[in-house]
Amino acid sequence: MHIAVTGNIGAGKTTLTTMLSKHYGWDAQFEDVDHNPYLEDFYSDMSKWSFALQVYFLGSRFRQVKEIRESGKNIIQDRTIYEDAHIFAENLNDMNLLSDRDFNNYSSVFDLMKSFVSAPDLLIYLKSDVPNLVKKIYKRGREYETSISIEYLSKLNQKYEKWISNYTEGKLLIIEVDDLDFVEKPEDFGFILEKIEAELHGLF
Ligand SMILES: Nc1ncnc2c1ncn2[C@@H]1O[C@H](COP(=O)(O)OP(=O)(O)O)[C@@H](O)[C@H]1O
Ligand SMILES: Nc1ncnc2c1ncn2[C@H]1C[C@H](O)[C@@H](COP(=O)(O)O)O1
Repeated sequence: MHIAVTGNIGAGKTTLTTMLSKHYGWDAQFEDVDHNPYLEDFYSDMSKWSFALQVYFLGSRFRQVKEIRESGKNIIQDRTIYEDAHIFAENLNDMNLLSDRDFNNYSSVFDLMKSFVSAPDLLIYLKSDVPNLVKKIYKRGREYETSISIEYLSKLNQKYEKWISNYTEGKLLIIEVDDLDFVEKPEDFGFILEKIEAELHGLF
């Protein structure tokens, strides 16, 4: 079984993925952030590094999808390959930080890869508004993310809303996380577990 957690930067994906993996004993796959060779440079000059970063994330995410397919295990994944293309790359192109030529080149590789990718059995979307995303990014304290603008986060949120409202590839669970503190409040984590179990009924 393949579960994926989706949502904007700071929504709580890594935190929830870790908690669910521990709770259910699922293997977890995390994003390549700490050893990512481009991320820090990207935030200091988005236009210069956007193409290299997108190619890197695409390759890294495709490797994960291949592993999920071949492992036969229950795996929970922190962010999907769809977000790289439909949220981040598209948004960078909209903001003229990724040229049309590079975006078209990227998209043709993504379209090819997509034919080898199966949608997760369950996609959990963590919906959060921009002020709460900012608070959580600040709380996490990655130095290079201090340059992330409100405009960038708002545009990503708009892309997420559009993508999620058209998502038909598999089961989808939307969780509004702004009034939940699943880190400190066991009852909030319990609320999320109930929702997941209702969706997974029959798949467990
Ligand atoms: N529901 C929540 N309540 C309180 N703090 C949270 C919640 N979700 C995430 N956090 C905190 O916000 C920060 C960012 O969360 P993280 O899981 O890294 O987000 P993401 O992986 O979506 O970027 C972390 O410091 C985390 O502890
Ligand atoms: N495809 C991507 N393009 C640009 N930036 C990306 C992409 N995927 C992830 N990121 C960034 C956003 C954050 O700074 C880090 C980690 O993501 P997070 O949502 O905090 O888990 O990578």
